[in-house]
Amino acid sequence: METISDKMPVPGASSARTGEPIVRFDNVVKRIGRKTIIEGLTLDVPPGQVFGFLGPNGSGKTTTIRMMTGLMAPSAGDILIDGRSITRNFEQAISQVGAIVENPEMYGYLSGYRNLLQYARMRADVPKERIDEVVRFMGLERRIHEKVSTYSLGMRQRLGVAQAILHRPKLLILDEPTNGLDPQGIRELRDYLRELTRVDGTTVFVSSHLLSEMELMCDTVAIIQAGRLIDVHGLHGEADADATLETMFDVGERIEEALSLLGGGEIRDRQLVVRTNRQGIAEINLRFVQAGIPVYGIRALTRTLEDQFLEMTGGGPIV
Ligand SMILES: Nc1ncnc2c1ncn2[C@@H]1O[C@H](COP(=O)(O)OP(=O)(O)OP(=O)(O)O)[C@@H](O)[C@H]1O
Repeated sequence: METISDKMPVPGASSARTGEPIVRFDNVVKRIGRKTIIEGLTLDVPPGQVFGFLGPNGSGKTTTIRMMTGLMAPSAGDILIDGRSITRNFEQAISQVGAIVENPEMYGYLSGYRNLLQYARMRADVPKERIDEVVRFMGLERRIHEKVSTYSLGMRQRLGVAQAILHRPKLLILDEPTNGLDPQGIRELRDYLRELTRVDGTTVFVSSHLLSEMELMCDTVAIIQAGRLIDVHGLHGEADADATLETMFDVGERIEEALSLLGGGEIRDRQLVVRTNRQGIAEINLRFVQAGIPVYGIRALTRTLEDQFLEMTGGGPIV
């Protein structure tokens, strides 16, 4: 599948400057027993973005993230993080990763600050000043010396992110981070993650089964279903200029003539339907006009992210 990584404008970090993907999935397969859970995942994640990994429950998101964080080995293929192979060069690859995979492990009887301190001690290269910096960055100053057991879920989640970014990873991986959060908590998390990409050039890889959330949170969304990549979708317009769309041309009575002029397309509801991209729409229109065929209307049938997601979830409700 073609990815859109090289079309994305990217700020910040070193791989952002070189335009190299921060994560490259190279034909990744995961089998457990006789079951194939991930089937040949090939995907580039551009640096400096919030990148969404969207799929219904059971589609393989957590399994993929477990492989990205070394909790599971791929059965075949490889994952490169900042150019380093997770299978051949694990230590170097993982040094660029911060992650919250299941619920963030925190000690409820300690303050948020003691939790961060405890974690920082396990990593030789985190100075105390960095703790203060992430606490400020994640908006936790006011309550950081209170026990974590008194925190809301949203605050715990932010403390989890603070912990995961202590060592300044280039890639932050979050598995369904908004689960259980109220709308305000979701919004705050979204804002902090956005800020993280902007200020530090960090790439945020975030999984979810909620389309509406992904649309608000992400620059790009990869859609996965039953272990297969279905599509990669840029959410800020410019990446879609090359997308092929079904386009309807209303040429009135001269529809047969228009069809033979193009030598392609089909007639549906007395309209000429052609699969083409943006540029193609302009060119076809020009050909009709030059041939003296009046064009009464043009309508591109955009297949939205929601259409695709509805298709893959069998038309079921999306939240
Ligand atoms: N250890 C395992 N043994 C057997 N099957 C597994 C194992 N782990 C996951 N699976 C199966 O692999 C599929 C993908 O699971 P995974 O947890 O990665 O999906 P997911 O997209 O994260 O879904 P959810 O949001 O429900 O966690 C599911 O069908 C699951 O039952």
